[in-house]
Amino acid sequence: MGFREKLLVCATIESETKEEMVKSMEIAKEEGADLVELCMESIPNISDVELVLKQRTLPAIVSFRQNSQKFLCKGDTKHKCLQVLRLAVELDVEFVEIDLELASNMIHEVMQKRENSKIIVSSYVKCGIHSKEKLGNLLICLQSTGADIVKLVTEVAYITDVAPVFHVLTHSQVPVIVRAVGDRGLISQLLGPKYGAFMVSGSLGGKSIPGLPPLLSIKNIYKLDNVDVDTKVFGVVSNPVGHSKGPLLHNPAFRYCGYNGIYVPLLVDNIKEFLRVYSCTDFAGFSIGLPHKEAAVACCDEVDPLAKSIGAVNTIVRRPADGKLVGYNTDCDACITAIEDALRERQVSNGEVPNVSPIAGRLFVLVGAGGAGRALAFGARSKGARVVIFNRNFERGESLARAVSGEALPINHLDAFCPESGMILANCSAIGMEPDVHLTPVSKENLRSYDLVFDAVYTPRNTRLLQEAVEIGVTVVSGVEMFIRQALGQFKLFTNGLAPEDFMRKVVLEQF
Ligand SMILES: O=C1C[C@@](O)(C(=O)O)C[C@@H](O)[C@@H]1O
Repeated sequence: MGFREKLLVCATIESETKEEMVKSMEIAKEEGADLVELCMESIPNISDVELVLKQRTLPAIVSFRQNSQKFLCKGDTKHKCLQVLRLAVELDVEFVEIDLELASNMIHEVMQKRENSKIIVSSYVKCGIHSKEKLGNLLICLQSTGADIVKLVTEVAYITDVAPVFHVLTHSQVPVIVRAVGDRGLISQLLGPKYGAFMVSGSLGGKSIPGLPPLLSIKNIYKLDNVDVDTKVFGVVSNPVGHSKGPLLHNPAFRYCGYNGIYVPLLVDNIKEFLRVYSCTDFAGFSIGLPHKEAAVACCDEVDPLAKSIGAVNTIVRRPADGKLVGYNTDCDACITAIEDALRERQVSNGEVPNVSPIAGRLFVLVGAGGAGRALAFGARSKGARVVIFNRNFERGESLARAVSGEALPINHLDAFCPESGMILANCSAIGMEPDVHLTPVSKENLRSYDLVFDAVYTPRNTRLLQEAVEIGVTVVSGVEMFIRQALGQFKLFTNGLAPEDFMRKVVLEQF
């Protein structure tokens, strides 16, 4: 059911002192919140609660949660909860939230006494398997209290546990607020508006609360007010996923093209299970990140021949005609063309005539044999390079080397490896990625035997490896260039051909 005219964006405020809470309200206002949820369980005394409520500058939900870690004694909790809720009603606060388990006996009293306050009756569901029937029954129980609004807060162990929450959201007869707690629950807020949520919650500025998107990204990146029932869902399936810049790039690109889509981070533990649960046509396409690129191959109904030979899929599209999942690999083309373009540019500036592929015949030194490494190995081989692979797990490196008629060598031989000049170095391992930015796979001096250095790591943008290569005059290709190109390839597949390249490049330069 739809209860929304304009989506309400609520800033959840969990502060320990009244001063902090008042300050947070100011920040919430600056960041564009429509209202604030003031979680009062951590404010020590009732006079402070009163002060905060009187000083509020935005409409507020007053809540008091029993599951907070901070409680010592259940008796005290209940007493204080009742005091806070009574006070909120007396002060005519816009929304007063009553926890069904903690204060069910208060609901009647509060309903009687309230003047303008809207009453939210909420329930907190601990981790476990929540079927849609179980959550549905709980919703009916919450509705039967006569609440103006009901609220379900569920702990989730896996992203697939959020699916029944969407079901409840779609089928509720009264306005419902949902929140799946924890990192894996983030999509309950980001996709809530698609399923009819009239309100979503976010966290403030620097304060991250697991499962809540920052307010600023709700407003500026996802623009959730534009999300509706027809919005197609895309996302990056990865673990970890927080580092991905995909949402920063794909969401503005959808808007630029007038395409009704949203692109969200999907923290997935088991890709097969994820695709089984989110199998409706509205989940239209995915970028596949670490560590799922190889497992993704077996999850697709069809796999493009290049991705099949690489053994890694980084893009899945649900074919609109028949709903089948089709897998592709846009990493390979992205990095090989980026390397070729950089080498050609270098040759042109050296006055040389560009040949078919400037990679042909060269020794291509690859670090890492994961999904991205495999893409590069096959790509380089197909362009006529000789591939040498260094991987921490030697057997894995060896098996990739066999597949591309190359050679695998122990990782501790990498630094001093220098059989010839004019080589290409490609780092496809996580060496140098945040937070280990001080690491590099090959020392500065030994980079001199390379004509080009490529680093798939894009956080940070300028890795130590790239910095040192530039310092000694070696041509570099950054992970950002590969990121743009693979994302462009994905965007074309997601949208059946749209490719706003200049715009996407501009976004990357501005935002990264
Ligand atoms: O390697 C990457 C990066 C990525 O995982 C991301 O973090 O956005 C998305 C993948 O599709 C791509 O192949």
